[in-house]
Amino acid sequence: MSRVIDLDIEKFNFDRSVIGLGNFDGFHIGHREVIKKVIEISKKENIKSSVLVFKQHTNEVFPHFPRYYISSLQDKIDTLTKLDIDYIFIINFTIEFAQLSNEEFILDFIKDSLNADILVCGPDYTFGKLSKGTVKELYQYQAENKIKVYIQDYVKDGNRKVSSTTIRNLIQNGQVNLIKDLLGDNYTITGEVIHGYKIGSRELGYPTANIKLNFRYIMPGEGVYLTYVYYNDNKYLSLTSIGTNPTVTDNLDIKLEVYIIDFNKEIYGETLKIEFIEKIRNQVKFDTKEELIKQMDSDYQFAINYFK
Ligand SMILES: Cc1cc2nc3c(=O)[nH]c(=O)nc-3n(C[C@H](O)[C@H](O)[C@H](O)COP(=O)(O)O)c2cc1C
Ligand SMILES: Nc1ncnc2c1ncn2[C@@H]1O[C@H](COP(=O)(O)OP(=O)(O)O)[C@@H](O)[C@H]1O
Repeated sequence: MSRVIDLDIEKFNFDRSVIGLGNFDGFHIGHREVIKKVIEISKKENIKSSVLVFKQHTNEVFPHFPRYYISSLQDKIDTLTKLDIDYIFIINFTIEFAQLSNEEFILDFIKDSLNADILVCGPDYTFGKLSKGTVKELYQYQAENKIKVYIQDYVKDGNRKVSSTTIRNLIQNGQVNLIKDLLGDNYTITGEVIHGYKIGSRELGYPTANIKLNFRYIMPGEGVYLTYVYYNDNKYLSLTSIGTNPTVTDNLDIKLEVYIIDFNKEIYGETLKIEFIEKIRNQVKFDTKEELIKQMDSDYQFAINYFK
């Protein structure tokens, strides 16, 4: 059973563990290999398995950080819990934390405070002040018998390494159907149902739950998507529209709305998970609402025939 330990609140004498290190945005199949190795070593050495997860992506302390991400802290915790990691350490990645020297981070914090002296990470892992610490320094500490380190090689897709950046680009391009092979799962986001303009139920015959994301998720590119919605432990087929809804409004804000198939319930304020399966088409500015309705009817037909 996994235990989430918030290091900003609790500290105690942890059992010895082998620890996975990285930002793990998305927990793609490369990251999963790191975690598999952590579990393998923990079993072999008969010690705990652990992963350190910063509450914020480490890029957030730098001015050029990418502002949008594939997975939230909660998503990462959920994945690690499913993988049955013993200790899920979480901590704020503060400016002070980013100032720690290489030795302070690896030897004082990871090894001494967390009691983790076997480290698993990818070849491009960096740490310490200005992210200057690299695998080379880790091997140096190993040569000095201070830690043990296992560098998990990249997982390749063709001749390119699987990376969070590739996945981010696919999401932004709407190519969500290509993501599962790299991510291990379809791209899934979470948000709360808020009020929209009520045009959906009153004028189009398609009520749509307007979603306010609960995290800075990367927004899939504009378009209409086949999706699943998870609500109250149930899974529903659904259609998700992302865009400005140019047929019905001049407001240029990007909206994310979901029409849930075979569903009829007021769910304002509820939390939904939306899993992206495939983009069906681009959003279109129709001349009339009737044309939009006709198109939505055929989107609906497409959705219900998809798995037949
Ligand atoms: C399956 C689906 C397809 C949609 N396609 C378009 C589209 O091509 N063009 C457009 O302007 N709006 C499109 N919309 C968005 C509707 O305009 C939007 O759901 C409607 O304005 C309801 O907004 P409301 O929830 O604020 O009432 C689509 C919505 C759904 C659910
Ligand atoms: N099948 C459904 N799909 C999505 N929302 C539904 C559905 N059935 C009922 N609802 C409810 O209706 C609301 C959407 O109706 P709509 O007229 O589009 O209002 P709004 O503009 O506030 O989103 C949703 O927030 C939800 O509470």
